[in-house]
Amino acid sequence: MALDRLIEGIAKLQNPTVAGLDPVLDYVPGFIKEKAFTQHGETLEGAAGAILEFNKGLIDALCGIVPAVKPQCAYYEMYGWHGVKALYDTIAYAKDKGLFVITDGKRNDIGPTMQAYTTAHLGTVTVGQRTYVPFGGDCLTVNGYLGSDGITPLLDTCRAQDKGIFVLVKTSNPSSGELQNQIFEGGETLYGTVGHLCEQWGEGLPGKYGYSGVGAVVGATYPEQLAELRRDLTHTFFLAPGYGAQGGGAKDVAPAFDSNGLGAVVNASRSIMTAWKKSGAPETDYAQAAAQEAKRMRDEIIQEIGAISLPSVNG
Ligand SMILES: O=C(O)c1cc(=O)[nH]c(=O)n1[C@@H]1O[C@H](COP(=O)(O)O)[C@@H](O)[C@H]1O
Repeated sequence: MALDRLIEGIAKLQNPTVAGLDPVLDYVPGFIKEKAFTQHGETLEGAAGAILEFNKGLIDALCGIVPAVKPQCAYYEMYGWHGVKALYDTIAYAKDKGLFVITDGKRNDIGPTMQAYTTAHLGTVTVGQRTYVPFGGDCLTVNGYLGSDGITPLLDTCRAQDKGIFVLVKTSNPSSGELQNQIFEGGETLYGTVGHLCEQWGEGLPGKYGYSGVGAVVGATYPEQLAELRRDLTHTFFLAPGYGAQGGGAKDVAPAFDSNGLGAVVNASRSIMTAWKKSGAPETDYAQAAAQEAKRMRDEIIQEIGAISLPSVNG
């Protein structure tokens, strides 16, 4: 099961974090942009070439430190089809380096349309006699707020292709409570209800370490909800974005973890990608600066939660 592979990577590297790959040209060092613009002009192709080169440098520097990367589709789509190709190439490069890839698409639709998103990001597509892997990520972020019709089409593909999903439950943004904290008659919150649905959806995708292939997104900016949901959702692994640039810290995310130091993977994007700007490092050292920041984040979280161990597995 896909999340077992993520969990094993986390335990091997003793690092429960994922580096977000959300590149905009402003984060890319000048020497990379100059090279890409010389080759392709100041065009969408030039921009996509620059972000791909930037990502490859980051991946090379991060691959022994973090177990996973999370490219957010929007940052690639904004550079048109060249950008979408850069997303494909980024996923392929990261997988080649042994990284687990969470494609952050926050996709949602119903029935056959959701099936099409699933095929695109987690499945295979057949054209004539040949079968292709359109994007090839290991997991996809999805929005469950259309209900089960938007999620069940994913589950067969996850089972067949060894993939997983992270469902938005309690998002990291300041206004997430406007809807997600609403309380139903009977006292349950909307985010709690979606969390319990994750437990149900995950029943058909059990993992060997106790966590299913249906994870939940719970923001690093909401420690109380992380604690509450960790208590309630014993089989649901969390993706916790919002560390760093959005203000979440190691103490905030600590409640997301179980007694083995498992249960969550914490995402940071801008704080890693732009570390070279903040540290004042020469731009040619951007990847080393990102690696330094990733190590700092790892050490800060490990100090809070202790060493990570895999529970023993029968059979
Ligand atoms: O699904 C996500 O990854 C996500 C959910 C959420 O609640 N909050 C959130 O910030 N994210 C994503 O996590 C990343 C956070 O980036 P930074 O704020 O730069 O670390 C972005 O890719 C967001 O789209």
